[in-house]
Amino acid sequence: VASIGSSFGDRNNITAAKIWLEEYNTEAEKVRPEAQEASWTWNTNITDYNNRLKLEAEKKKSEFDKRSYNQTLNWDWKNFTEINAKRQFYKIADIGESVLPTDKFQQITKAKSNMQSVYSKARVCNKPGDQDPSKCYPLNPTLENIMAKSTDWKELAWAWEGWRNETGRKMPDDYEKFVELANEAAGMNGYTDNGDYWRSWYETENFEKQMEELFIGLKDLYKLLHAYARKKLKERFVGHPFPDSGQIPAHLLGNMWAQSWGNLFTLLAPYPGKPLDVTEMMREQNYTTRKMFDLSEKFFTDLGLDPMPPKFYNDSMLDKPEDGRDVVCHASAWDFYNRKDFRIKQCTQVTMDWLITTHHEMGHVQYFLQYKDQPVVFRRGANPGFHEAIGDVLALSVSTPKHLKKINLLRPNQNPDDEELQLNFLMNQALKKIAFIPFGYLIDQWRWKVFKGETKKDEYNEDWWNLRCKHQGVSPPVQRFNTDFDAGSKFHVPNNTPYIRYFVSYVIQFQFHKALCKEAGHNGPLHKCDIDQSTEAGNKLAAMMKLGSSKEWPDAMEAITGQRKMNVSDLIEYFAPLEDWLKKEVKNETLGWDDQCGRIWGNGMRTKSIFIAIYIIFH
Ligand SMILES: C[C@H](N[C@H](C(=O)O)[C@@H]1CCCN1C(=O)[C@@H](N)CC(=O)O)C(=O)N1CCC[C@H]1C(=O)O
Ligand SMILES: [Zn+2]
Repeated sequence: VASIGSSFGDRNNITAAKIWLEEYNTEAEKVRPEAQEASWTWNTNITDYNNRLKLEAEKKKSEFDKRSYNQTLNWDWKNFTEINAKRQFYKIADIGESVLPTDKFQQITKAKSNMQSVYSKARVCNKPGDQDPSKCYPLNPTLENIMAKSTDWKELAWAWEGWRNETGRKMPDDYEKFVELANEAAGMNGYTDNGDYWRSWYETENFEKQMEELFIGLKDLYKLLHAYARKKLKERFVGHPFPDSGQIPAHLLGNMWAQSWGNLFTLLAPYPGKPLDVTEMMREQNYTTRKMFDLSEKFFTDLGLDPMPPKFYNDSMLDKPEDGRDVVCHASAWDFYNRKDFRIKQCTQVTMDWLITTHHEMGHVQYFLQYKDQPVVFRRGANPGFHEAIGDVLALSVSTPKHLKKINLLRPNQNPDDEELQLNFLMNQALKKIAFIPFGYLIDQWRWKVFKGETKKDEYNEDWWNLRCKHQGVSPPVQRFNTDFDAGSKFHVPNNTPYIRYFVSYVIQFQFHKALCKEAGHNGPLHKCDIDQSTEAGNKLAAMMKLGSSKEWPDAMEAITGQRKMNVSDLIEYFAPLEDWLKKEVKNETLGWDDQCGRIWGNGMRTKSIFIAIYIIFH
């Protein structure tokens, strides 16, 4: 293959270059599946042996990437006039961490594996009230269920603090190593730091500024929801300390990271007498994991999109194994880059939350299927946010009372057009979509500063809580120290998955929803739209997904919405009826919070040693 370049000698011979691109794709469709398969084996059975195989396969892929990069130097591709070929070369040459010399590549892969292993194996013991203090509990399903259902402050604080002790606190050294090597790789690839590299995938001038403007556009809506939740939580936890600075203690919001407040629906529904208890309905109908997937797949195929390949169900891991092996339970979708193997790995529980997650992961697989005939380097989202939005767009339709009625997940005595039920539905959506906005925004605000070197290791936790207190308006329920590393308690940090993509997704999915609803001929309020069975909408979505990352994302945005920018106006339109209701509900409340969390609860970022020293002196 290398000879093609030299034999033609002419660095601008586009014909020869295209032959080389074909060769690259053929080889990439062998090397990548091997690396994915080894990663899958480890993710579905975490052992040292499988870890060694994974490292070996990743090393082999990095060597292929390095070789390919060197071969791109045979061509003057930056001056090619054929845009498609030029874009392929640009992406082939962008080899990320593979650029590191082998020993450093091994180090960064090892550091990541260590953190992923700690996160996925973590268990929390000493549960209050347990006879046997040595009994230990995993995040999925136990701690997740406690965070979702418990109203016992102490039990919630135990799960919240215990999870952080067993995950983040064990990662700072590996994380620091990862940051150092990721930045070194980014530098070798011509970026200022790893955050600069991650942001380059959006191909957008002043991307950080654009994100900040979108966030500012949504702040007022979030403050209304936050003030309402705080008011109701103070009633539920009367007598317990809420900081004077206005934040909500982070363990009270129904989720381990306070990123989705849907589990507070029974507390926060405007009309509690009209529940949306889909989970109960699923259980009464003996829903299985497979039935959840069949439901989701049918929504896709009724839009005229692709069914799952036959192998999909055989090869996927859709339930938590019961043979005691350690697995990475966190849900994910896998493209094996051979046009044949596509899988989902998740530890499904029969709940509405998990029905939504199932649609989310199935959205990824649908995207994989739609762009599978693109060159390998174009088998990505138009930008990472697009990939995150597909499943969620469909879930916006599935979640409507109208659709729930259609699939018999609405109580028979409930009328989907009842305005009070509709307001409950909007609240349910707000607790997932509006509540998420600051969280989706702040994770990479924190990481970009770490990659820039503005946040040193001994400031990791202080800066994390500065952002959580300032942007999300949540505070730690127990004292935090610089020996804690709470960012590491969130999957995507040890797993090194960028996060701004979810913030982007939560904005653009409402733009897509608006456009597809119009295509489907919907009239009336946006939140009542269900695009189910609209092949016109399906065709638009498919046409966009088929592009993969072969075009810059504004072209893909235009293919669906007819315009080329991200904006929050459709999200705000969707929630307008609820916004009016919230304004009335919180008119006597102080909206917002101080930038800093109150001293009482948790911004006393002292190293533990000072406290211990004081304790010794006075005792
Ligand atoms: C549950 C979901 N799991 C991720 C996802 O599906 O995005 C997994 C883990 C990280 C990447 N990933 C993938 O599957 C990728 N291979 C997809 C791709 O191909 O790009 C997740 O983490 N979510 C969903 C809502 C917000 C966020 C959260 O739960 O915080
Ligand atoms: Zn996703």
